[in-house]
Amino acid sequence: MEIAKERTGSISHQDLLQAIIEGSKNGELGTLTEDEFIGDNCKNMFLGGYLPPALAAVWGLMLLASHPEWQDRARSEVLELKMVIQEVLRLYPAVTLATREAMQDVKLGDLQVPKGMGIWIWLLSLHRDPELWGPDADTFNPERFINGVTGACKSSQAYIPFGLGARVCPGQNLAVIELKVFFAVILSKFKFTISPNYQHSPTYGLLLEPEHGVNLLIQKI
Ligand code: HEM
Repeated sequence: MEIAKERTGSISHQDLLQAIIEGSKNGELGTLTEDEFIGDNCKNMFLGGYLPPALAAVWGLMLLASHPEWQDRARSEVLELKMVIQEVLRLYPAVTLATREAMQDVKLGDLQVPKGMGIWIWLLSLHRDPELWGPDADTFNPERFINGVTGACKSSQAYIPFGLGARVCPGQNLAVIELKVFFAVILSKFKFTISPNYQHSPTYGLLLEPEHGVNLLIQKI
């Protein structure tokens, strides 16, 4: 908050904090004070920016450790890391839900949704639906993304690890860069397999986490 206060009235910064400060002056604050608005948005950015990328990294290690053939291909750069990350986030979307509220009565397909109703978009069921992804929907196959999302899935709207629309994740490009660097460094230095002690037990609330952690056996290359 101190940094935000120092900046008030300043026009010299063009960054996220400045956008939040300006939003506090121009936006609809509801019941919040300007300070609460700035504080809440900074906390949101901190938590959103820390846990989901960390979980994506952990699930990615689990999948590559369980599939040495894909691990070797990713290491030898035959396989693009972008595809690995897309497939990790398809099978284990770190954030399980996108939520919306109907601002007016609306018809979605056969469903009549009344104004005020909360809508939970469950990413896991979209990302693993065999009708959209084919019979191998539950299989780790990064190469399904070789022709992008439209080549992998019947509907590009069904692949939304970062949400969609006006509230889409603002950190998605940063997250993909972070994950590419993370996997490139790990793959260049280590080989890893899944430990016999690993218990597969994905558990979810808003986030999809490995209940007992992910145990790996790591060997220096
Ligand atoms: C693998 C990493 C990440 C995943 C899977 C992820 C996923 C998501 C999802 C699904 C949403 C909800 C979008 C919607 O409702 O349409 C979201 C929102 C958000 N994310 Fe991320 N995220 C990731 C990384 C990050 C990073 C690195 C940051 C910040 C540096 C960040 C900040 C946020 C914020 C602030 C929101 C709320 C946006 C709003 O309500 O307008 N996320 N994220």
